[in-house]
Amino acid sequence: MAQALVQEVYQSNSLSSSAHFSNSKPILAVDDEIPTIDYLNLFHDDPDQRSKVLQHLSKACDEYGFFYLVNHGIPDSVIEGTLKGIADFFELTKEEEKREHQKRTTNNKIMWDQNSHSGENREYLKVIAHPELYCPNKPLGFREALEEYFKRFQDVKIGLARAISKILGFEESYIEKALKLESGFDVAAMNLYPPNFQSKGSTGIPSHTDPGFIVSLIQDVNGGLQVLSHNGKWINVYIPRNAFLIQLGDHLEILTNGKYKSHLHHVVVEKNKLRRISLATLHGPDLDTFVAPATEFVDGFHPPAYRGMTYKDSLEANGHGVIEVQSCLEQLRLQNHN
Ligand SMILES: O=C(O)CCC(=O)C(=O)O
Ligand SMILES: [Fe+2]
Repeated sequence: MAQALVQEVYQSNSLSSSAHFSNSKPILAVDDEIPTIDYLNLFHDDPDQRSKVLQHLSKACDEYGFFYLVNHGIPDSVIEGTLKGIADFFELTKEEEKREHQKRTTNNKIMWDQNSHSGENREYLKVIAHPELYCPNKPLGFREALEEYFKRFQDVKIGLARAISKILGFEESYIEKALKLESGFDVAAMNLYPPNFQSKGSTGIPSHTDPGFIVSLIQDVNGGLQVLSHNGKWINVYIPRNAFLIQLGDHLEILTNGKYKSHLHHVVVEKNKLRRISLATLHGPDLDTFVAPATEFVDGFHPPAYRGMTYKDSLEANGHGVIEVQSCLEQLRLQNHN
């Protein structure tokens, strides 16, 4: 019901159960429900209310690894202003100015590209968002919009780290300290997907997981993002208006020794009637922090399932610069683990 309403609100890209091709295999995606977490209620004064929402969060993290976050306190105007700033960047920036950010160097702070993997249909701008924001100077107002958005989201990031620490049974600063989130390395990926009549295939972005603690995602219209759930089904994502999709990242999976999982997701564009813009921010540990399965998650029955590495080394493990925030979870997984 809620999903039907959301679809109506967006009046846009049709996404009901659909077969499509990814990695040349047909995949059926379904409209199963995704848990919704009320952020402010995670900190409710009434302990009963609080514990109800914390339990809900616990189930969402244990089973799904992703959830919608509503009532997060970031005004609609900030989210809408950010998406407008991103749309303006893609529309107003001259091709040659974009291309200045296309060159790969070892320490890019800003990167722009188009269809950089085979079969991909997207234009993107990636910027380092934290501890310091890097951003193209134009168009007017773009930097200010991003600055406001990332400043506001820092509180939500820390709030989620505290709530997740609690549901894991630790003191609330546990994750903040383990991943040194105050100086965490966050990269914002701004994506523009063409409508189907302009795309050269069905895939917007191929299946992948993302490094880091969590990923926060906003979008202008629904269309094409699908996540692989714990029960093996691809689920169509319909984010309620001005809410976030939160996905658990690879480094939370590593820290919890696989208790929490980073889930595969991809974007299909074949049915999109409209172009779509998304902003996926990968909130990572401090670059120099060594992340390995924490001792609390390791015992005789649960041997370490991943090799430890600093966040920086893990981002560079595929031979790319840190700004590309590529997952290397499969390289870190210990083969003898069952
Ligand atoms: O655009 C989307 O919905 C997903 C983007 C994404 O997964 C990414 O940038 O890592
Ligand atoms: Fe992603």
